[in-house]
Amino acid sequence: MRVVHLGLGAFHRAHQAWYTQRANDASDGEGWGIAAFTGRSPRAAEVLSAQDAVYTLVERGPGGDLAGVIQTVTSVADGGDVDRWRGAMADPAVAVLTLTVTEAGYRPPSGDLDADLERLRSGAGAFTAPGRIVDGLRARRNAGAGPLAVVSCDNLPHNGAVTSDAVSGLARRLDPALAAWIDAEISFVSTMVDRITPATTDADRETVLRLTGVDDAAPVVTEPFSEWVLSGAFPAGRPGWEAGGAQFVDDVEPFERRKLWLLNAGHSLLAYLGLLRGHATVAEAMADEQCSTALEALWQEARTELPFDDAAVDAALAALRDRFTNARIEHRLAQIATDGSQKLGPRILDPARSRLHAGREPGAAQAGVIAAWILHLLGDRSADPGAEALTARLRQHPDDDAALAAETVAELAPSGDLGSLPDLVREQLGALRATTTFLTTESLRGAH
Ligand SMILES: NC(=O)c1ccc[n+]([C@@H]2O[C@H](COP(=O)([O-])OP(=O)(O)OC[C@H]3O[C@@H](n4cnc5c(N)ncnc54)[C@H](O)[C@@H]3O)[C@@H](O)[C@H]2O)c1
Ligand SMILES: O=P(O)(O)OC[C@@H](O)[C@@H](O)[C@H](O)[C@H](O)CO
Repeated sequence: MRVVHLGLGAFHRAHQAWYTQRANDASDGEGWGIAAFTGRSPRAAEVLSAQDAVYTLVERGPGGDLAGVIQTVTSVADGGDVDRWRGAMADPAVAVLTLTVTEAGYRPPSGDLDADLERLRSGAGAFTAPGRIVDGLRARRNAGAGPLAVVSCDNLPHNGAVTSDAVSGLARRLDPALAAWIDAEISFVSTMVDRITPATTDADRETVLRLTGVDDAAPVVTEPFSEWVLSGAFPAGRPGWEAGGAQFVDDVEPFERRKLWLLNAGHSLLAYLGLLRGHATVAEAMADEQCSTALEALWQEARTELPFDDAAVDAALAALRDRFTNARIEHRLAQIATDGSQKLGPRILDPARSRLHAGREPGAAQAGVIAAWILHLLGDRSADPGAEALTARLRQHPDDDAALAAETVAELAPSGDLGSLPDLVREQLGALRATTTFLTTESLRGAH
């Protein structure tokens, strides 16, 4: 049996491919293979195909490295290779499609979706992730290949429903009969995924050569910790991912919230504040008292909103302190800082909203993350196509904190449902400028 994957990045290879290997190791059947496709650039497929898609996975703990070989990815290809993509999706032996296409991948610009609709109508291949999935599902329906589970593994709340909405919405515009078939045959599974996996560096390749003697052009380095919680149906079967510790639950939402509001929110705080304070990695930022104090405050603001008892939250936070201070994992703040416009809603605004619903105001540390993001956007290292228009507007009045705060919060939450957040963000901008010496308007562009 087979899995198809879209978005052949580091995380897929450290997480879903690793769970699939554990499942195969634990079963005496023929095992599962993954036909993996790149989301945008074909580069990862080119490098991996030169080594038959086999690669080294290094589990990097605070005390040492453990290298293993992952062999569950059985083929790699460019997602733009229309015939291979359709062929894989129309294969009746395929039971699962997994996705890691980043948060932004689920909400392509409307112009890109319109262009995909035209391409799909003419029979050409699509470019966006929803477009490619619709194209693949159409090929599957036409081949009579039967039902399939689509499993989003991106850091989005309700990622199953978000995927279903994006795919079904586009399919309805293309062909209502296809949309009806998707409703009847395709299951959209929601997941919480967790394993800190930085982009691979040249130093990682050298480490693998030293550890194993193998000159692997595409190893992946990850932390020992891993978690996967899934909810939904697998109408055509699935690998026994429980062998790697995956949990299958009725409701994944509490787990999503715990992870997004503690780990990912913490990462975003460390990224924006840490970069402004001249740090490059998560562990470096953790060693800076201003960052770690703000992080602890952020966690206190979020923990009251989580449906877990104190002991469970304490255990999750203790693990996070260890994971974030593992200096052997060089997780670049610049990587985490990308696409803040897509990430801050689920990570910071949702827990702030939850506080408001419970009769509390948003927290100062939550506001501090937005303030640090604003200063990040005013600098010159932001990589966030979704924030380009906002950034251009903010740069027209870089010293007017009230306007910066109001415009940014309005952009992130157009419904204006965030109570005193704009005022808190303005206060936090003032505090950041006062406490972080090089945060002058002139220095922002060159400081980080
Ligand atoms: N790296 C981690 O620690 C980690 C942990 C948990 C979850 N995730 C999830 O996995 C995602 C990918 O992380 P990664 O480390 O593999 O990143 P990566 O940069 O190594 O790979 C990203 C993949 O997504 C594709 N992609 C990027 N933008 C796209 C778009 N707009 N449309 C379609 N495809 C697109 C790329 O082509 C590539 O295949 C994250 O955005 C996150 O949602 C990552
Ligand atoms: O991968 P992103 O871009 O959604 O977010 C960056 C990090 O916060 C994230 O990758 C975490 O490392 C990950 O979610 C840990 O499981």
